[in-house]
Amino acid sequence: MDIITTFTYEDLSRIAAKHVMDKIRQNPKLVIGLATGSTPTGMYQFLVEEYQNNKVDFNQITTFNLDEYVGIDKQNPNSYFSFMKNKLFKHINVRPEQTFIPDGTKPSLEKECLHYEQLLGKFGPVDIQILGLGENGHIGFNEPGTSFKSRTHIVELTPSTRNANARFFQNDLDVPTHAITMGIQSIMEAKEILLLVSGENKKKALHQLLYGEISESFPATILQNHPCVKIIADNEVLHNNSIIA
Ligand SMILES: N[C@@H]1[C@@H](O)[C@H](O)[C@@H](COP(=O)(O)O)O[C@@H]1O
Repeated sequence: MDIITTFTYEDLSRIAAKHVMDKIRQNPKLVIGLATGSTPTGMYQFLVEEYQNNKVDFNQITTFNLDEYVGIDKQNPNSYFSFMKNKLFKHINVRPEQTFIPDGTKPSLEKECLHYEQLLGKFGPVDIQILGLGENGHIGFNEPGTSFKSRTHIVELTPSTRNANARFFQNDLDVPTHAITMGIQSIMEAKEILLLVSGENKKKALHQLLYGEISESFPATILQNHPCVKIIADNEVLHNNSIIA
């Protein structure tokens, strides 16, 4: 694994955005796996700024989002559809028909999972997958205990994940109980993983990811087996300890 540490979240975001833009310049038809959550928002902001300065062209890229809540429609401000639209898509020239996000409102969620895998098969493989890290080691919404062989599937969110995401909702009871997520196997098929880790609360999880035994009880440990992982972590995660020898 290639690990870059930065002093600030801003630096983390800038370096991540630059890495993604370099990849797009090398391959304008890049297939990018996108993540939601707070961590990648700074990177999205830099990408938008660079687009506005005519430094990058998103017209030929394809994107796949990792996950979406069940029962939250696209118009809901808390949907990951709205998140992506507001943070990135509406500001850049990506073609809407080339942006894929699972739909958690479909009458048959099982069919939607299969359909998403078919899309990944058709337009994939993902060239670069952006990932955040859950405090309990989840990636996407693959909670502890998820099979490493899993593909896009429906998950019940753990209380800790629901708590962590409650800050985005007006009322704790509004936090969805289920989500659709790309599976661990689907994520591992990306050619490259770019994992962004920010904040004191992710310290333990990053340590476990790097040094823990590879186990389904901490999904992110599977990344130790991926041939091409780049981690960008800010100082808050790394200071005062010896994660990086
Ligand atoms: N489904 C998302 C994940 O994709 C994300 O990586 C994680 C961490 O989020 P944050 O970056 O806000 O800490 O939260 C959510 O559960």
